[in-house]
Amino acid sequence: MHLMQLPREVLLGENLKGEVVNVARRLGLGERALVLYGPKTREIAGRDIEKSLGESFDVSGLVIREASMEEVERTLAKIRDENVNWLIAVGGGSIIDVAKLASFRAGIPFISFPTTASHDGIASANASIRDLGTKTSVKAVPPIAVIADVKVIKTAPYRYLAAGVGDMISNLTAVKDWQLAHRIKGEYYSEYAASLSLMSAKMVIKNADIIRLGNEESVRKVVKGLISCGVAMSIAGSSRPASGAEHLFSHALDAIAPKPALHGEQVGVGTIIMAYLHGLKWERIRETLKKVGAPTNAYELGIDPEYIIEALTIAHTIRPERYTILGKDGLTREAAEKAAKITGVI
Ligand SMILES: NC(=O)C1=CN([C@@H]2O[C@H](COP(=O)(O)OP(=O)(O)OC[C@H]3O[C@@H](n4cnc5c(N)ncnc54)[C@H](OP(=O)(O)O)[C@@H]3O)[C@@H](O)[C@H]2O)C=CC1
Ligand SMILES: O=C(CO)COP(=O)(O)O
Ligand SMILES: [Zn+2]
Repeated sequence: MHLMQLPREVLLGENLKGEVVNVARRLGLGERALVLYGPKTREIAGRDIEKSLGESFDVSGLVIREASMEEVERTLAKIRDENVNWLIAVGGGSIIDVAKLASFRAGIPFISFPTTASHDGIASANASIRDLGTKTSVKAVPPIAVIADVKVIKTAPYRYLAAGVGDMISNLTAVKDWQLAHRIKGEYYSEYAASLSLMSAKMVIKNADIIRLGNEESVRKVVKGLISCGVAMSIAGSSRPASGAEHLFSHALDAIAPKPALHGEQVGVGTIIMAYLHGLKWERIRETLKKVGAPTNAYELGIDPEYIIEALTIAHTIRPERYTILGKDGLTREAAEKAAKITGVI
């Protein structure tokens, strides 16, 4: 059996902090709510939401510092201690992922209230969580509702929007890797999920000039594309349509680089290299990233070229069960260096 779970409500608009109460009532969520936020997103929107919810619900808040299993456990303990009925995640990808997994483990619903358009985990059913040093992709639940407040998302520095473009353009190589795994390993492949995922990638290539403006229309376009990616992942039942070798490269960088860049920035650069390895038109990908002002090389990522090469050579070991263009043995150091040099990444 293939179970597809999707959000029941998606709100995209302005000034939606006060709408959380109405959504929760409409969906019949229980009396005890827990708001998860980061130190910054608490100030950006979390505190306001907590206050407005407080008028109708029994609410408490919890500051989450990273997407790790420890933070999931800490959230689960609070859910148990306070008999929490539902969660709301106010933040970037890390906060949403912690809510996603805690909600799944506790068997309670969660609302996704993104404060950035930097990643496609806003509406997806899988969580990327650091466990024992590396990022693992864990099956969880999608949010019961997504409330995307364009005004809040626009408070984030432009860099985050450009990162969202990187996370969407990565679908081009992710789908290629998925097709490869389907042909070589007989892995399940969903043409529908793949097409939906590619649609977001093509949308950013076509709309790079509009996105570059960083206005409300740009935010709306990017958010819609990111939500579609999440739906594609839910249809597939895994992150396959949106995560291939370029993501393994980014997860490797997160594990070894002293100061990693944003997820979407790293996967964008990874996409250039993996597109080259796939024999795709990698120049077009680089051009789109340049157009939207996203990093296209090690220098712009703020990461030493040595870590780029190392990440490329170890990427295939991150999730050996996820077959990609890197194959079972991965890239040799020479091949990694050559690919990174040809594509101008180092
Ligand atoms: N499950 C899935 O399908 C997916 C998961 N991911 C995961 O998402 C994570 C990346 O998410 P990303 O959003 O890039 O990074 P983070 O969630 O790690 O957030 C990065 C920083 O941005 C801050 N921030 C958030 N909103 C704003 C704002 N409006 N203005 C200013 N600063 C803000 C955060 O503040 P604060 O310190 O308050 O938190 C944090 O310090 C990775 O862990 C990645 O693996 C990515 C794609 C898909
Ligand atoms: O980031 C993702 C899709 O963009 C999903 O991440 P994983 O590589 O952790 O499955
Ligand atoms: Zn991603």
